Amino acid sequence: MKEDVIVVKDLFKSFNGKKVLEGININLKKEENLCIIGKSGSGKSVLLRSIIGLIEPDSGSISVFGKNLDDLNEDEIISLRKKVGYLFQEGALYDSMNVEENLAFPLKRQPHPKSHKEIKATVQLALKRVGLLSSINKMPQELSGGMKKRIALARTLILEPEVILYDEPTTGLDPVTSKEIIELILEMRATYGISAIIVTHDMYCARLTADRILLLNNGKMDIEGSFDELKRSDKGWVRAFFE
Ligand SMILES: Nc1ncnc2c1ncn2[C@@H]1O[C@H](COP(=O)(O)OP(=O)(O)OP(=O)(O)O)[C@@H](O)[C@H]1O
Repeated sequence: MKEDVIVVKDLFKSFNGKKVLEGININLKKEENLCIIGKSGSGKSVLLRSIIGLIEPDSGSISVFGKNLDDLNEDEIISLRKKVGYLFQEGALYDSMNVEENLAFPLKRQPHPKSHKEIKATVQLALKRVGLLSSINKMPQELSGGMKKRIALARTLILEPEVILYDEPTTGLDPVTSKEIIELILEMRATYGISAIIVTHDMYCARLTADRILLLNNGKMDIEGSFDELKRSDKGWVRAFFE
């Protein structure tokens, strides 16, 4: 049995009395691709943001690589974040920086930054990994949606994460570009052994990437299975996600 990379236990979170997460449990194993699906507004982003310590839950616990987030100080959270990459839904590139500067930014912010030359080489390698070295001098406005996602993925990879949390990686992309992103997600595991939580509405993405799917519904995740198992569920509302 592979080791646990992320363990979430009985997580609760409300905003102004509105309950969003009501007792969430997750075990992400090493090299596992876990998909979370759920309706809009069901709390998927809140869950991902809680896992990287951007949102403080009301109760429950989150451990990453065996360390409980509650026990960590600010510096420890920062070094843990290096191991846990987050691919934001909107890509979140800095508009005023070109691609190279966007990718160099997280490297320069590290406590012991690499030399200018090393940073340049690392940026080039990350861009090669996502097939976009030729875009190194482009500004974000010059990139298509799919290219932005790939550049954002390169920026996530640059810190050599062991886990990547993908928030809607294929939303808003055409089928061909979606397929490219899906292939990159699969390659991240095959080549670098990266584990992943993939939040998605895209059942094509879930079918191709997920080892296991968790369904977030009414703040809980009681439904779990492979794509085929959930597609054949005896519960009509579960099957509805797959139709
Ligand atoms: N910082 C916040 N303050 C107040 N309410 C919030 C905050 N963040 C999220 N919420 C609320 O929590 C609920 C869940 O939001 P979340 O963004 O996690 O949904 P989601 O499942 O990711 O949706 P989508 O699929 O549309 O991205 C929403 O009702 C949202 O308004």
